[in-house]
Order: sequence, then C-alpha cells, then structure tokens
Amino acid sequence: MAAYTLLRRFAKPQTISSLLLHTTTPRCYFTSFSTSINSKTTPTPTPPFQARSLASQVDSVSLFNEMIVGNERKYYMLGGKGGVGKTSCAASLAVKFANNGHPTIVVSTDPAHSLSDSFDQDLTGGTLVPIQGLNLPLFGLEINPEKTKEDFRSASQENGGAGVKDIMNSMGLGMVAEQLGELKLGELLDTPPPGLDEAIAISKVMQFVDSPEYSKFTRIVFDTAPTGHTLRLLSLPDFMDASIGKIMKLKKKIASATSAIKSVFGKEQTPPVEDATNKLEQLRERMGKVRDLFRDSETMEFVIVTIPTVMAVRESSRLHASLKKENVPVQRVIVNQILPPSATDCKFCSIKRKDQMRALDMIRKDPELASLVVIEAPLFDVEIRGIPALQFMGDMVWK
Ligand SMILES: Nc1ncnc2c1ncn2[C@@H]1O[C@H](COP(=O)(O)OP(=O)(O)OP(=O)(O)O)[C@@H](O)[C@H]1O
Repeated sequence: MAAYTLLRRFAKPQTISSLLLHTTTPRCYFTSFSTSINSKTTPTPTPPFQARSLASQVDSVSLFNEMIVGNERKYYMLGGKGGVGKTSCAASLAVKFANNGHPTIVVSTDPAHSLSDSFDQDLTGGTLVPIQGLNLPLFGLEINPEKTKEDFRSASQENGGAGVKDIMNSMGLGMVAEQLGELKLGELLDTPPPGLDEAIAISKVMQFVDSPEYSKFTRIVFDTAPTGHTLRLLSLPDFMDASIGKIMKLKKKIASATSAIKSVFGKEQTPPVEDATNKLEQLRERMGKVRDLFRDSETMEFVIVTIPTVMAVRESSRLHASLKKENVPVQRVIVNQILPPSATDCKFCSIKRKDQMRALDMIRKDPELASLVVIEAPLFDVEIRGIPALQFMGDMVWK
C-alpha cells in the first residue's frame, strides 16, 4: 500500500486554524487542504510549519518578498528528480507571482507535461493560454517540441534539405552536395540527440519572450523535465553551437552555390538555401541567449526541488554540482512533502518523519547543498490540483 494511502488511513487531518491553536497537541496530523476547502475558509496565509533556512547567514534570501521585488523580468526554473513536485511548486509560484501583481507565464519544458493536470485546465497546443479562474495576467504554455521540430524540419526540407542536394548534384556541384550530406541536416532533425527537444522548446520560449507582444510579462516560471533532461539541456547550447557551427562554416559555399543556381533558374525559382542557413543561425542565436540566460544571476534563478529521501537528496546534490559547473545561479532548495511532527498514536508516521529528518540532516551536511536556503514544504492531505489547491500550496511554500 502506498505510503500516502497509509498516511491517509492513520492520520487525522485538521484545519489549519486548529493546527495553529493546538500545535503542541501530541497527535498525528498533516497539512489539510481538504478540510480547509470543505469548511469553506480561505486558506490561512500563516502556515503551521515555517519554511526554515538551514543556512542562517542567508536567511533573508528565503523571503518570498525578495522574489517579487522589481518590475524587470526575472526567470525562475524549477527542476529536480521525477515526481518530487516540480510542477506543483512551479505552478504555485506562478499563481503567487500573479497574485502579487506580476504578469506571469508558467512554461512546461517537460515533454511529459503535467502543467495542464496541475492547473486542471487545457494548456496544450504550444501557445500561451490564459489561466482561468484567477482573473489575473497569468498564462500557461506547454511547449510542444514535436510540433516545433516538425515545423523546422519541413521548412528545411522545403528550402534547403534533400531537395537542394538533388538540385546541386544536377548542377554539377557535387562537392557542395557532399558537404551538405556530411552535415546530416536531415539526420540532425530526424534523430535528434537527447535533449534537443528541450533545447528547441526553450529557443521557442525565447522567441515568445523576446517579442514586444510579451514584454509585459515580468516573471517567467519554467517547469522543467526531470534532472537528466535538464542537465542535458544545460550542456546543450555548447553542443548545438558546435553542430550548427559546422553548418555555418559552409554558409559561404552554400551562398555561392545559391548564386550559381540563381544564374540558371532565375530568382523566382531559386531554392532559398539561405533561408535554411538563416533559420539555423537564428536557432544558434536563440541557443546563445538561453546559455546567457542560464548564467545571469540578476535575472535567473534555478530552484532545486527535492523530497526528504536519501536518494532524492543525493540526486539533488549531483544536480547542484552540475549547475555550479555550468555557472547556473542557485540559491534555494525546496524540500517537499515533509510530514509534520508525528504523535504517539501513529507509529508509521513517526518512523517516516524520523527517516525524513535524517534526509534533511543530510542536506545540512552535504557539501553541495549546505549553502542553499532550505524551504520546507509540507505534505498535503490531497493531491495538489486546480487553482484553489495551488493557491493554498503557494501560501505554504512561498513565504
Ligand atoms: N506537498 C505535496 N503534498 C501532497 N501532494 C503533493 C505535494 N507536492 C506534489 N504533490 C503531488 O505529487 C504528484 C507529483 O507532483 P508533480 O507533478 O508536481 O511532480 P513533478 O516533479 O513535476 O513530476 P514529474 O517529474 O513527473 O513531472 C502530484 O499528484 C501532486 O499533486
């Protein structure tokens, strides 16, 4: 039986207000969203479990107020091991930003999206969708890497892929055609290296956020794929730079081949080879912007999300080491799904809590994580789904 189910069986959920009134009562409880909703009370903003900083010297950084200061655009990227609550934390942060007056976009770059499920509304389709039920400038976007890749692939096939190669061969420009073949342009797009999906997705996001149409958005929250994908994403800009760089080196040759074709076919029928290379150049530029964005501590923060288990803490430690290596700014780690102090009548809960406290202690002592501000987020008694639940979670986590 799942631990969660066991907990539901043994625990006695209480309202937030009763928790605040009886915090010393020796019994088993955990943070009840359902009771709060059922009693039709507004979630109490003051939670029973204070988010604590384990690094006292940077206590002030943990304040949510710091995250809402200023109207210049800031990016928050939430990432971590699969299933730890990245989407819930990202969605609740976006809701809280919007509630605090920031026009906000929450973007999922995880090919296995769950943003729609988290908001309990359809955010698919690859475009910005206004989040219903808040009456605030909050938009969701589930990037559709397959569609983006397909767009690019068909454009390059129409303009500069195999069609161009055939024409060049027929023109006796075999050498350039060979070089085009060597570029494996089609292969790059048909069998992309791991992580290309996300890189394209992020470059698509850059397109959105660069456009003046979207300049009003002051907070962009990314819900990323699990650690492995995200790490590949972080190293991808350099990889892409090398791959596309190879193509770019041939730009001149392609351009001269184009003019040779032009002289035979005339301008109208010229396969627009340069279009394809320009698209690659744009992709490379956007990739460069992503790389710069990752490293700018003024505008970007990566928030690690984890749960209090040894395995998750170890993975978070490795994640932070990799992020540091890539110079990605990190200040906070959210430890999600923490059981509140247990009581004598729930053995399972007290054992589980002790186990979690050991994992929290690991964070304190971990050379990679000890310097981060730790935000402790409680385990709620129901799944976090829909606006009221996200608002509730936001008030608990982001303080
Ligand atoms: N603090 C919490 N208390 C109770 N349930 C939670 C909590 N945080 C997350 N959940 C639930 O756990 C499940 C997984 O959460 P979520 O989708 O946010 O994780 P994720 O890390 O984004 O997952 P994935 O790696 O699959 O994208 C969801 O059903 C969510 O409602």
